[in-house]
Amino acid sequence: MQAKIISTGSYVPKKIVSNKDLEAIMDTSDEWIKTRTGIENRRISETENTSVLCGKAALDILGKATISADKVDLIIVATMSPDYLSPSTACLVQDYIGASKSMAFDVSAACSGFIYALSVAEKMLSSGKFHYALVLGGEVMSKIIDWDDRGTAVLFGDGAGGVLLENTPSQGSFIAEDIHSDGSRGLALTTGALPVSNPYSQNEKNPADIHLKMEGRAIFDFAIRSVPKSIKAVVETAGIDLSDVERILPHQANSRIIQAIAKKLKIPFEQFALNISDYGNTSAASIPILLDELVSSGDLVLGTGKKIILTGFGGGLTWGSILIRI
Ligand SMILES: O=C(O)C1CCN(c2ccc(-c3cc(CO)ccc3Cl)cn2)CC1
Repeated sequence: MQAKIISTGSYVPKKIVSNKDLEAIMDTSDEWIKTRTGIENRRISETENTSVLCGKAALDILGKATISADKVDLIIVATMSPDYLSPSTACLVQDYIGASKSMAFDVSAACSGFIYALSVAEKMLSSGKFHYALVLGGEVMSKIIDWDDRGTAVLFGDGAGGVLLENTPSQGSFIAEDIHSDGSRGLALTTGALPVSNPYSQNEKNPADIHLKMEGRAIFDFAIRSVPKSIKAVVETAGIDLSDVERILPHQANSRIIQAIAKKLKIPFEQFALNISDYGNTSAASIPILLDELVSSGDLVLGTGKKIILTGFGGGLTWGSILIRI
């Protein structure tokens, strides 16, 4: 029995905020944002929290697969912007879609979250104990960014996407993976700081702080150093060449990073899929939104067996690639 991707889906909030809109509320420019990041617009949630974005993406996925929610027995949500610390966003999604027979939990791996969640789901399905798994990446980054910090506020957007995996006797989707973390550099990108605080603690000086903080240059350089190695690792494990890979779907953090990765790998930039201009950096949601966009447009067709690489990188630090046949 092997896990196979049988459906994709996504959902983004309807409000579009352009770079020009941001010029009106902070000291930035369309020119700077576009040239330094590739971002032109982002979606911003006005009322829908992460569980609702994920729930609507899940309904999109299930609708396309014509599978009812009560058939789903595993829900994993990758997010760094949950509705609550508890209950998990996955449990809220279970309630939202009525997946009464499912177990549900969240994965916290920042912008590599969808990669981590896919890897975990595949292992759980191959145990034979689960048949249908919803694997979602969803974020409302707009609630955790510091809107007074133009260095980060212009980078992020909100959205959700995911896939439905089925445990099948036929050939599965998963060919190879290369997944890492380095906790020693974890403080280079933080959000939701919850320091010790109680009548007996000595922590008055550092209160809880929801805001995302990032050592941008350090993360940027880490990505350019680590991602090419991870992509190379999965093709080597599979015994194929990069030229055998139809498309590479990287986390949509920054278009200049993707250009640098293509250059390091000596492959055409066009082999990489890119939609950061429309959504900004949606963290764990970026890869599944991109995958669904490519499938929905017919650019990628499920069931063709074509090889693609999904690759995430970000807070943790975490990074990882999965080579799949779709
Ligand atoms: O001055 C410039 O050009 C700035 C330099 C800093 N930039 C950055 C830096 C880091 C990220 C980033 C963020 C995450 C978190 O999801 C994950 C992975 C990455 Cl590589 C995105 N942009 C923007 C342009």
